Amino acid sequence: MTAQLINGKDLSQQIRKNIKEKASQLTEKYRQPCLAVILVGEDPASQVYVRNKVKSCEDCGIKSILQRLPADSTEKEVIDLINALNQDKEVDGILVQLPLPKHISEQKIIETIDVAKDVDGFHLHNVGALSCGLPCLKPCTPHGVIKMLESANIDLEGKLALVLGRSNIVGKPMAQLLLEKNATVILAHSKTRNLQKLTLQADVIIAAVGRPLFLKAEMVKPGAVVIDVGINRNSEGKLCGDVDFENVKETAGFITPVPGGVGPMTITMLLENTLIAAENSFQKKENQ
Ligand SMILES: NC(=O)C1=CN([C@@H]2O[C@H](COP(=O)(O)OP(=O)(O)OC[C@H]3O[C@@H](n4cnc5c(N)ncnc54)[C@H](OP(=O)(O)O)[C@@H]3O)[C@@H](O)[C@H]2O)C=CC1
Ligand SMILES: Nc1nc(=O)c2c([nH]1)NC[C@@H]1CN(c3ccc(C(=O)N[C@@H](CCC(=O)O)C(=O)O)cc3)C=[N+]21
Repeated sequence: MTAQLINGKDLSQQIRKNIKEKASQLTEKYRQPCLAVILVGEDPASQVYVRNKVKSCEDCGIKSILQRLPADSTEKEVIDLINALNQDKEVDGILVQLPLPKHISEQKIIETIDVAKDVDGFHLHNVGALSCGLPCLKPCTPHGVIKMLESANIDLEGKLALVLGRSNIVGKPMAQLLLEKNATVILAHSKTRNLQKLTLQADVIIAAVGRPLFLKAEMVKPGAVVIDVGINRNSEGKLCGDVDFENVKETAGFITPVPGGVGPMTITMLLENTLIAAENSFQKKENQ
């Protein structure tokens, strides 16, 4: 193996120490910061993620409220619950676990969340603020990736960064954050032609496609930084990313594992956003 491993689990643990400290200070001075998580339906993967989020809150001294709704809930029932949480002065962050059942509009649900409590950073207002370089709650996964690059002292200025995948929750905001760091960004997707020609030029590749073994060693420039956002199950049911880790690690300069890479950092950034939302609300109250 030539690549240096960027360990998201270790970095998360370091950052969570500070989060725990901060949460305890806020609890002493004001009240315990609180995250509300809404889970609609019984999707097994979503249940695992949500349990993980609730447990991470507990470990860091952040209060969590888990609201479960049946899969056949109406859109209005979800909206009514969000409105109640928006009004609740003891709730700082609201996360609606995605995907939602098909009969519920994800966009409509996200726009119902109070911008100040949108700890996923998915609300149109936060998306717009991010693209204008204004202060906002940053989307957790791309923000976690930036923290991982910083932890490995990777300077992005002037580098060619290629993002594979253009979803609203990962690819697009990832491109935005890389641009903010003065990287030159290529945002590739399923209609991109000659993908290998592009990936071979990239100094940094962020894979967020949702396909096991998608990024192969022959697509990676020797020494490049490879960040694997993918969370998939392979044919044996084992958790894996989008990168052919075993072969790419021989070519890349840096690489992130799955599990133990971007996943834990996503949750850490969610905890951080909950503290930011709580602090903003305490500050607002003091200024009234
Ligand atoms: N680690 C973490 O914390 C998180 C991990 N994930 C994981 O990241 C992965 C991506 O998630 P998400 O962004 O939500 O996924 P989406 O399915 O929303 O988007 C996938 C993107 O990949 C592109 N794509 C698909 N096939 C190809 C191809 N053959 N060549 C090039 N591009 C392709 C699609 O292109 P097009 O737009 O043209 O269809 C699309 O833009 C998943 O594995 C998901 O589980 C997601 C969130 C958080
Ligand atoms: N509103 C919303 N916000 C999200 O942030 C969101 C979402 N919906 N829906 C689903 C995706 C996916 N996602 C993950 C977060 C952490 C891990 C994670 O911690 N993974 C561990 C392994 C966990 C396991 O063992 O399954 C790891 O990679 O090491 C994975 C996936 C957040 N998402």
